[in-house]
Amino acid sequence: MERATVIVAIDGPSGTGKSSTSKAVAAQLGLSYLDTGAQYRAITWWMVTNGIDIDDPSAIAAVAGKPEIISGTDPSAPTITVDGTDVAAAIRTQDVTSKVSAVSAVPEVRARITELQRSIAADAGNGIVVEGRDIGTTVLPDADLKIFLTASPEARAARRSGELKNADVQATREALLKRDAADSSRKTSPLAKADDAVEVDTSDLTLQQVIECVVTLVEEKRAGK
Ligand SMILES: Nc1ncnc2c1ncn2[C@@H]1O[C@H](COP(=O)(O)OP(=O)(O)OP(=O)(O)O)[C@@H](O)[C@H]1O
Ligand SMILES: Nc1ccn([C@@H]2O[C@H](COP(=O)(O)O)[C@@H](O)[C@H]2O)c(=O)n1
Repeated sequence: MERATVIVAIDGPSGTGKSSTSKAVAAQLGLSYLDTGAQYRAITWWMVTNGIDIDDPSAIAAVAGKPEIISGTDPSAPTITVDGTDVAAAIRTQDVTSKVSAVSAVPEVRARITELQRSIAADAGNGIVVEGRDIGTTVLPDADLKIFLTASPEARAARRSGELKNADVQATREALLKRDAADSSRKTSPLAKADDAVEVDTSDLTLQQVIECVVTLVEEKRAGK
């Protein structure tokens, strides 16, 4: 018998295709979609905007509960606000990208955001695709399906450089690897593959092929295979 709801966790390093794949899979299957990286970017944006010292974990911890972060989970139009301000564009700046790993490593930040993520997943009627770094390991360890996307640093840098006009591929590659190293080495809930996750190397796959692969895995799960 087909399951009514399905919870899908998609994790992996930067630039492996988590957001593009998750959005498309959720849209195709009528599921909600949650970009957890956007939530960590949003709290980082708030810290920067409010003059909090990013190099001081105790200063970050002291105010981690202050900003109200709201994520819209429609995969065709995901939204993110902080205290009522639309920050969808502001959280994608180089400044936020270079600071987000330091903020997301603070345990009080992770506790706050993890609680928010769990409550969004619990409220998603038809089911949800949640993408990030620690969804399968920590946020939703009982997810019905866990996927871990990977890709070579070269493929990821080429993809990102294509997005950012005039970006130097080598510099983009170094920045991706630096962020992955910080995210993988933090003490609390690091970037990691869950033991029961299906690993998909996307280096030589088109985005469409990755989407089809994940849709098939979800449908098999739903059918109880
Ligand atoms: N299989 C693929 N082949 C080619 N390009 C891809 C593929 N998957 C994703 N892309 C492109 O690579 C870029 C990065 O993808 P995306 O933002 O989905 O990755 P991500 O894992 O969510 O990254 P981050 O964790 O840094 O947010 C986008 O421009 C996307 O269109
Ligand atoms: N579950 C997660 C998701 C993200 N992070 C942190 O946010 C950064 C930005 O993520 P993007 O997916 O938008 O690139 C990421 O580098 C991590 O520091 C996280 O810790 N846990």
